[in-house]
Amino acid sequence: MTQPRVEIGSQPEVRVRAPGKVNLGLRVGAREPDGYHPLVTVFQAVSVYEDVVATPGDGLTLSVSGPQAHLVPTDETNLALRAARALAEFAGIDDGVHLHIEKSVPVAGGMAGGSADAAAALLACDAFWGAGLSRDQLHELAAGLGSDVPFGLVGHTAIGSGRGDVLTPALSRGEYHWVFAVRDVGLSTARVYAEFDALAGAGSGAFGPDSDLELLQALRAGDATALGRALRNDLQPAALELAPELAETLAAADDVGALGVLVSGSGPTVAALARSRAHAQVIGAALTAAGVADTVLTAVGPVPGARVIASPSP
Ligand SMILES: C[C@](O)(CO)[C@H](O)COP(=O)(O)OP(=O)(O)OC[C@H]1O[C@@H](n2ccc(N)nc2=O)[C@H](O)[C@@H]1O
Ligand SMILES: Nc1ncnc2c1ncn2[C@@H]1O[C@H](COP(=O)(O)OP(=O)(O)OP(=O)(O)O)[C@@H](O)[C@H]1O
Repeated sequence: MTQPRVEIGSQPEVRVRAPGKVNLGLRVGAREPDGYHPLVTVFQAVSVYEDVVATPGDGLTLSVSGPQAHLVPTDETNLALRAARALAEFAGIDDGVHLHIEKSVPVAGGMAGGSADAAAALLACDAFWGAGLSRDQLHELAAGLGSDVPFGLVGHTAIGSGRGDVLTPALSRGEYHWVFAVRDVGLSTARVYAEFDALAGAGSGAFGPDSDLELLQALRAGDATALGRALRNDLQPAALELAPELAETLAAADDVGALGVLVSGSGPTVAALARSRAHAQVIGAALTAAGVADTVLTAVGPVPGARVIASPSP
């Protein structure tokens, strides 16, 4: 588990890359007394990445770059710093580290960017400090930081249950091409779940371990058309209630022949499944032209979870 530090000049640096995600299926049960909702979800990790770079520092410090860096808190509420602190406490380490986040995943977009940062920070600090935590120990720390963080470690395709943090790998064949229509204004995850509660009965009514059989079958067969038909997100009505303009984005992607289209996680990012890389470009151009997104990203999935990158970028 312990990874060597890469020496750049005299500076040791550990760079970890972690993916964003899309929930291909997201079935939400009724709110429980602890305030959380039981889920059955199928996660796919996609090629929109966060890089977290650990370098020597006094105490635990953080910087962020990327087009939406100004939206990210750099105080102790930042999930990457919370991850570093949790690992240091767990492993009894009192060394410092500076973490730099190179952000590409939309902030508060429903693609788990903050969770990817936390997963990447856990792995980066583990390698940087030579802590040597096991996968299980990292997973336990990850689950304590947020429901989506364990999937950031694992990546690929996985079924999430519990709060979304209990993961089972799922078989998936082939590569899927995505277009993500990003809005500048984020949606708070807690607010979307609260709206889900307010719209009581908005769930699929099919909550349970067998809810996504068609979806899992499509993934096993590598059948993008069947996958497009099986995409499902119980949080979508709540996200649409809070951000009605998303209906236009969904319709625009549908109009240009997306195989399937849905709100990603808690939104407001809209994910459209394309037939091919070229088709993804066509859908992206159409969404931009229709003015129904502030930024359009294209990506493929599934991709691996957080991993140390051998050669640091220049
Ligand atoms: C919408 C998803 O992205 C789908 O994967 C996740 O469920 C959200 O995961 P996350 O952002 O890591 O969420 P957390 O940081 O654990 O929780 C944020 C808030 O979302 C709500 N929450 C989250 C997960 C869950 N299973 N039920 C919930 O009700 C709770 O109000 C919680 O206070
Ligand atoms: N490292 C971080 N990156 C981004 N946001 C962070 C980070 N740490 C804390 N936050 C806070 O968390 C909020 C949600 O961030 P994030 O980008 O993870 O949302 P999300 O992608 O919608 O999450 P999810 O899909 O897991 O619900 C942000 O608005 C911000 O205030």
